[in-house]
Amino acid sequence: MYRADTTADEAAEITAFRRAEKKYKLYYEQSSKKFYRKKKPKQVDLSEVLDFNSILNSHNQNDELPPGIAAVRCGFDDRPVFRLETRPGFYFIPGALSVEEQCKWIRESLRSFPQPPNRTNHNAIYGPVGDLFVAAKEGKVLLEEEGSNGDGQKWRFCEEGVAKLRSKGNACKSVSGTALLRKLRWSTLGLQFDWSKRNYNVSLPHNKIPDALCELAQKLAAPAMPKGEEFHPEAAIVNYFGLGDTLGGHLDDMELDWSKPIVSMSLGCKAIFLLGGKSRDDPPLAMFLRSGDVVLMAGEARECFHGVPRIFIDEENAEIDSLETHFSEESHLLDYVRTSRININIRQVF
Ligand SMILES: O=C(O)CCC(=O)C(=O)O
Ligand SMILES: [Fe+2]
Repeated sequence: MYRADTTADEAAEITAFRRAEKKYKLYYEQSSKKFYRKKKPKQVDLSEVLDFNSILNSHNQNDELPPGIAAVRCGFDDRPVFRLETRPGFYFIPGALSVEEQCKWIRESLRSFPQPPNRTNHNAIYGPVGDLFVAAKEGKVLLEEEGSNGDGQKWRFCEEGVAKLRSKGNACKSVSGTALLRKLRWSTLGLQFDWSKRNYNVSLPHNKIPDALCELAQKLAAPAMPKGEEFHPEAAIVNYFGLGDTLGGHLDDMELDWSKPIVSMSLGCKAIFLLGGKSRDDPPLAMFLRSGDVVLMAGEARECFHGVPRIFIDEENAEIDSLETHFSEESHLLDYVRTSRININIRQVF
C-alpha cells in the first residue's frame, strides 16, 4: 500500500528507499473539526520494523534468532552484537551504553559539543555562538549589535530586558536562546565537516575529539575493526532531532578508509533507522534505534544508503523513562530530552 499522498504513478517512479521514508515519516490526520487544535499523528504500521531489543531478550532466553540475523561475541562486555547476513559490515549493539553514559553524552552534546571552535548549523547565520544551552536556560536573547571595535555587526547573548530596550525603536534583530536550542540541528567535533562541499575542511580551527569519547568509540568499534588495526577517531557529527525532523537517505563516503567503521550512538527518543543497499532502488530494512543503542557501519555497509525518517516523542513510543528519572531535577535537560533525539557518529577520516 502506498500512502494517500502518493499516487500509483508517482509511487512507481520514486525509489524503494524514498517509498520507505514516506511510509514511516510523521504525517498528521486531516482534522474534520475546524477548530480542533491538537494535531493527531497518523497511525503507521510498525510490524515490519526490526526490533533488536526484543531479539536480544529472546536470544538471552536461548530462543532462535530470526532468519538472516547472527550474533557475535567479541569481548564487548560480553554483550551480544548482532549482524545482518545481507549487509556485511553492519553491526547493531542494543543497549551498549548505560543510562549514566547516555546522560553524560546528552549533557555534553548540549553543553560542550556546540561550543566554538566546533561549528553548528547556526554558524552560517550568526557566526560562532557560545554557551547556547546556558543562554537558553537563563532565558537570554541573541541580539545583533555593533561590534565593539567597529568591526561590523555581531551577535551576542544578553538579558531579555536588555534586548527589549536595545531593539526598541531601531530595527535590531534578535532571537531567543530557547528558539536557537530548538533549531540546533548539528554540531561537528574534531576535523570540521563542511556541509556545503560535503567534505572535511582541515584548514578550519578545531579541537581534538575529547579523550573520553575517543576511548568509548574505540571500545565500541572493536566488533567491526579489521584484525590488528586500531580505530583513530578524528571527526564526529552530532545530529539533533526534534519532532518531525528526519535525516534523508545518504552515504557517508568522504572518509578515506571504508574498512574502518562509523560508530553511531543513539540518545533520547526512539527512532526508526532505514538501512538500504548500494542503490536507492534496494528496499531498505527498517529498525528501531533506542537511547543507548550503537550501530557500526564498516566495509560493504559503508556503501549502503541509510537515514532516519522518524523519531517518536509520545510517552508510549519514546522509551526514555530511565532518562526522565535521571534528569528529573534538571528541568531544562528533561524538557529537551522529552522531545528530542541526539545521534553522535564518530569517524576516522584518514
Ligand atoms: O541519526 C542516525 O542514527 C544516523 C546519522 C547518520 O547517518 C549520519 O550523521 O551520517
Ligand atoms: Fe550517515
